[in-house]
Amino acid sequence: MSNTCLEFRNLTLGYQGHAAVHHLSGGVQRGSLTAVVGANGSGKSTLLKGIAGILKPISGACVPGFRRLAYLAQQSELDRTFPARVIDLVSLGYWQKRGLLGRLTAADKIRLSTCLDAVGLTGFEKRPLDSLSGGQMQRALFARTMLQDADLILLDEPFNAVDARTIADLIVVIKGWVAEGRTVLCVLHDYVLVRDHFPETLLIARKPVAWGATSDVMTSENLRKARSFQEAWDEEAGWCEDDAGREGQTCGHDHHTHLPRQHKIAGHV
Ligand SMILES: Nc1ncnc2c1ncn2[C@@H]1O[C@H](COP(=O)(O)OP(=O)(O)OP(=O)(O)O)[C@@H](O)[C@H]1O
Repeated sequence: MSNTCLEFRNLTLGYQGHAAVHHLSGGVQRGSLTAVVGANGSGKSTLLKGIAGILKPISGACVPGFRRLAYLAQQSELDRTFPARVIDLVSLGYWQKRGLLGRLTAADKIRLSTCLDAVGLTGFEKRPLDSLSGGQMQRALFARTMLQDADLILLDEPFNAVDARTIADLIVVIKGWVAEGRTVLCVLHDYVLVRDHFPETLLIARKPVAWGATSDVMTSENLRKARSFQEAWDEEAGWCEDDAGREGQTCGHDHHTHLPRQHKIAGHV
């Protein structure tokens, strides 16, 4: 079995033909823990949606080397008014295994209780979702993710509006996943958390700026470069200077950018 869980081959993703992440190449190692960082609008969520298959590539490819994927979207994308209880939400983690109306086995119920316990939600089974705090909701979503038994887990800003204690508890859960050999990609804005807990980092500003060991990526020089790429972004531009400079022609999709020449990402496939 290859050691690569996911490979990007000159991947460009976007909306209505307009690139939001472009020219990403590289591999994500199986069992790695990677933070995806960048400014607002730099393409982090777009990348996760591309990996999850919600967005099809404009060009290039995202080659899966995983068996099962779990994707935890930003909380802002979730509808909590739906009349459901914690146990209903968490049980959805069995959906791929049991189907929507499939009965849970005794073993499934024990595993479900174990997962609720692991996120500190024992006793919350019958609570309606709209009565949960932001942190409790995120704990329930982590329990659902645990039940999905995915080998690739995508987390989009899982610590937004979550207090320090909940963050600490959920970091333990994430590290447990990695210790089990699962691969985790996590979008984050808190650079202290990234430096303290995430061995690998992908820094993007609509295109990759740096990718590798967190200590090598989160340098002031790379962060400055990411800021300047993001500030130089021109929504009105209709083509990609990188490609014109490199090959004397554009690459066939609208990048909506005027950016400095593309930074080479070393050390990745
Ligand atoms: N559904 C959509 N249709 C059109 N454009 C979109 C859509 N979703 C995102 N975009 C645009 O794509 C670009 C990247 O957005 P994305 O949400 O990936 O950024 P982000 O890095 O996750 O930002 P944030 O940190 O604010 O969550 C932005 O310019 C955004 O406006």
